[in-house]
Amino acid sequence: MVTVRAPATSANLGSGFDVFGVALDRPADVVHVERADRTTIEVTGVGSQYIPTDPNRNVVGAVAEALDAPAHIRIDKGVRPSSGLGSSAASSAAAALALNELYDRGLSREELVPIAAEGEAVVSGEAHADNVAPALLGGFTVATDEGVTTIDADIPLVACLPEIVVSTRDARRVVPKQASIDDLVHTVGRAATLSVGMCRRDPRLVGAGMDDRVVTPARAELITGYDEVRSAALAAGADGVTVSGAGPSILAVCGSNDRTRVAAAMLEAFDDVDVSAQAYKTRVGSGAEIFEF
Ligand SMILES: Nc1ncnc2c1ncn2[C@@H]1O[C@H](COP(=O)(O)OP(=O)(O)OP(=O)(O)O)[C@@H](O)[C@H]1O
Ligand SMILES: N[C@@H](CCO)C(=O)O
Repeated sequence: MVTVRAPATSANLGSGFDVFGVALDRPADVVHVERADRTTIEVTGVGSQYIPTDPNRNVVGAVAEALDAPAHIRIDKGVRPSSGLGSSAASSAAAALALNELYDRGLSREELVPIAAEGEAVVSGEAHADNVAPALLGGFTVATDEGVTTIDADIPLVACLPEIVVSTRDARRVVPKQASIDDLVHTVGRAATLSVGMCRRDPRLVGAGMDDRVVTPARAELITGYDEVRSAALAAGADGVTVSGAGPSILAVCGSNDRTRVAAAMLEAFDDVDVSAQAYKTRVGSGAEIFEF
């Protein structure tokens, strides 16, 4: 048996739609795999009642097929599904690394990124890699059709997860099909600022670089209380706030000592609009770990 822990991730970071991602140091999924003649799946943990065990509908089934590695796969969910925290990607990345080890396929983590992305295609219709790349490689990742670039960033974060469900498939439908040249210039400037901030480990630059006029405003409409929570986090000292992945989680970047205050302000603002929520005080973390053979 091989066991792998793969972390939650936050994709987009505002200005980097379908490109940027970060690994979070918590929460995480744990996946156990054992060789079998055909793939079977068992799911326990957070939100497991909403996750199919049919290999054609669970992301890990697609990963096992892509690696030609049938197995009994047991997933212990720590990342709630449809959270905007890369729940499906955590399972996909963990399964890819575990099955690669179990069957001794010898693929590098970089080579496993497109394989894990096959799992994402099962849930959202597209094999985007912006969650699976950081889940496998850790740090801040830039995923393009040329491959993935990684920066070992260390930035404090708060991820606030409300009890609202937003599926990635639905959230992709509201993304505008076109943007103006002014918005393009704005986005390039912010994305470049964010990347420099990650390299310098500077939360203020990262926060300034999160601002996005194109995708985030459309996605924010799907999250009850988004404007109130964002304003509360900024007032409590956050350097930047945006939708995490496809939502409904909201991600704030701040100084290490501000995380408790920012988390409390975000929870209170959700509470004011009658939405229950939980907050993870986290930071940019490592990629998936194999911790048992
Ligand atoms: N192993 C799995 N883990 C989580 N969700 C899964 C898994 N397999 C299939 N799914 C399905 O995928 C959907 C959740 O994926 P979705 O991409 O919407 O959420 P997410 O991964 O939390 O979001 P995001 O990619 O925005 O961070 C749910 O419908 C769930 O049933
Ligand atoms: N980039 C993806 C991440 C969610 O899987 C999106 O925002 O739709």
